[in-house]
Amino acid sequence: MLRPRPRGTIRLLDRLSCPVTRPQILYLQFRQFSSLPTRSAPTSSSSVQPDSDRVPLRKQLKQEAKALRAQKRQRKESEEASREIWELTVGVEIHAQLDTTAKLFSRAATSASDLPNSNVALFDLAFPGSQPEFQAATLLPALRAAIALNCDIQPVSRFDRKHYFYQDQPSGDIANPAPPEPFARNGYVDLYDYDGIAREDGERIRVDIKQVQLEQDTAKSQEYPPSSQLLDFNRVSHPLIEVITMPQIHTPATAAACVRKLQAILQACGAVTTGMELGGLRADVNVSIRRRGEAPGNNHYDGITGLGQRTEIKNLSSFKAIEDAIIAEKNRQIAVLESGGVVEGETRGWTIGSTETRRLRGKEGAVDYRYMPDPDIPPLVIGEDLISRLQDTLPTAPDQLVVELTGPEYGLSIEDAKPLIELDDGARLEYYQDVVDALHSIHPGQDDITRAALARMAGNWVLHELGGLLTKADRAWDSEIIPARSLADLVDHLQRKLITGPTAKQVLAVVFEGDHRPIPQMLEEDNLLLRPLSREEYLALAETAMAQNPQMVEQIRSKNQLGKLGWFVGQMMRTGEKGRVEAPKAEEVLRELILGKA
Ligand SMILES: Nc1ncnc2c1ncn2[C@@H]1O[C@H](COP(=O)(O)OP(=O)(O)OP(=O)(O)O)[C@@H](O)[C@H]1O
Ligand SMILES: [Mg+2]
Ligand SMILES: [Mg+2]
Repeated sequence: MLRPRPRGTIRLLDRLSCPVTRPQILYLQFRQFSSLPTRSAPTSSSSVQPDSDRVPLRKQLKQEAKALRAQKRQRKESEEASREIWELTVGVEIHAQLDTTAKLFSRAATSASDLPNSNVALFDLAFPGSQPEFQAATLLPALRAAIALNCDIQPVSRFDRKHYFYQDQPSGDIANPAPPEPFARNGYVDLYDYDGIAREDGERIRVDIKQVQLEQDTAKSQEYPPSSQLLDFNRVSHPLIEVITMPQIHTPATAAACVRKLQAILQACGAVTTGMELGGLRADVNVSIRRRGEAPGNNHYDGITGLGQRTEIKNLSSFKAIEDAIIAEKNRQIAVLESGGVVEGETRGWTIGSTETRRLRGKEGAVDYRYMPDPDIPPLVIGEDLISRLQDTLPTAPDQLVVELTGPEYGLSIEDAKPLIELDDGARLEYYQDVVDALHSIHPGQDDITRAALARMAGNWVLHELGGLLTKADRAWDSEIIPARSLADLVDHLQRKLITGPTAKQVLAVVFEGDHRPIPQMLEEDNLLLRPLSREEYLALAETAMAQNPQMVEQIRSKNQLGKLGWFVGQMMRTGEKGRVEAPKAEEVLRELILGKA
């Protein structure tokens, strides 16, 4: 049984030992945009904003198929990469919005509101005298993420204040942690063939995760010509996690696969709200190159030495953008080095559809931020019992889902299993599980082979037949459109050959349009059930089959070779009206005609 992801927030707050002794923060309900002067300054790395690069849900299925097809191309790319003079190295950082209704440091809610500046506390605006008040509830999705990413959870960690003041982050930037005290570190993510990695030997690639840290999001800003900016502070202090991988990725396709996998894991464990398509997750990629077979580069990162100089491309919002930006940046660095130049450490940007990255600014060193332990937030103490409780209740991880869905119980192909897991934020998988459960409840005690056959058929109908109707109607996923029980009834009738495939499709379309009669009733009322063949029809079919191979009829008669009856049964099923010939009845009639007994 696949364990569903949790709905809502698990309430374990009493188990958190993070004393909150701060004075209560007052809410501010000012409903106007505040207008502040514009300054051309860096956008925060943690800013997660929707943009035009969003992919409509209905396109996801197509994209999944495309991604799997791209595997072949990627393998070729990997073979080529290993022959190249220049070796590429990539490390990624992702920022993801946590699935929680609490802000990180104030009591305002995070719920999306159309009304600008309606979820804002005094601290979110850094009002003099207001203080941060850590909301322990935000820790739960963050911990789920860290556990799902195989991290060690630190029993004690601290929040550090980064000195960075900008209008979209009035209280500066507080994060857990600045080194050396992250709440989670030393994790890893495994990438398999089916994740779309580029590796010739088909082995998995393990990318280590340096750490997971908690951060706060920034305000939404919007240009207000000619010289102003509008700010909506609802998003300030919305909790984010930053996941930092080690520089262990060596092809653009693997980098995209890594972010895709991180997103799948974070969504599956219920840590984040939405994926890249809806702006809930962004990636920064760090890119360097070094010449193969020559003295290693001078750069190092967390114990990995000999690296080339990295540049960082910020705020990528699609898997394609990740791949394209890395390719462009790699080519740029090669051109710089081959013309005798030096790659500079800098932050660069990427625009969808462009072929070049562009310089945004030089890289600020860590020292610039003047990190210091935040004096207003006590150390975070995470109890063992909380970690083990979260470990025990973590939903099934995507890799485990792949193993189960492609295993004997469900028998799905990897091409079907992958999109079922990833589509619609897990809702499609939950629905599929409901359909399978309903199928099993219709006929309890079925043998394993029938159960797997039903599960496989259900996969096809949930993904392709229902998916096709959604695409055609341009509708987003909704588990209510076709009740799971109705789809189960359809699949069951089809499997028992009580209706034909075309009839099943026709009925699905009718239910999709809103006819909610129970399926058995609809099939009866609309006269769609296959009428069982009469004895005369069976006899006629048997005689036709026997006339095709009189020698075999003779062999069965004279040598009692009953095994050969199967051939005639097959013939009858092929020539009989679609799906109406039942094998046991066909054999009964054949025995009667050939051997003179039933
Ligand atoms: N030489 C290199 N080549 C490629 N990637 C590198 C290299 N050195 C470090 N990286 C990657 O760069 C990233 C550094 O992230 P980290 O958050 O530690 O620092 P940062 O980018 O300076 O901080 P931030 O962007 O969050 O302000 C990691 O993913 C790491 O793997
Ligand atoms: Mg970082
Ligand atoms: Mg960075």
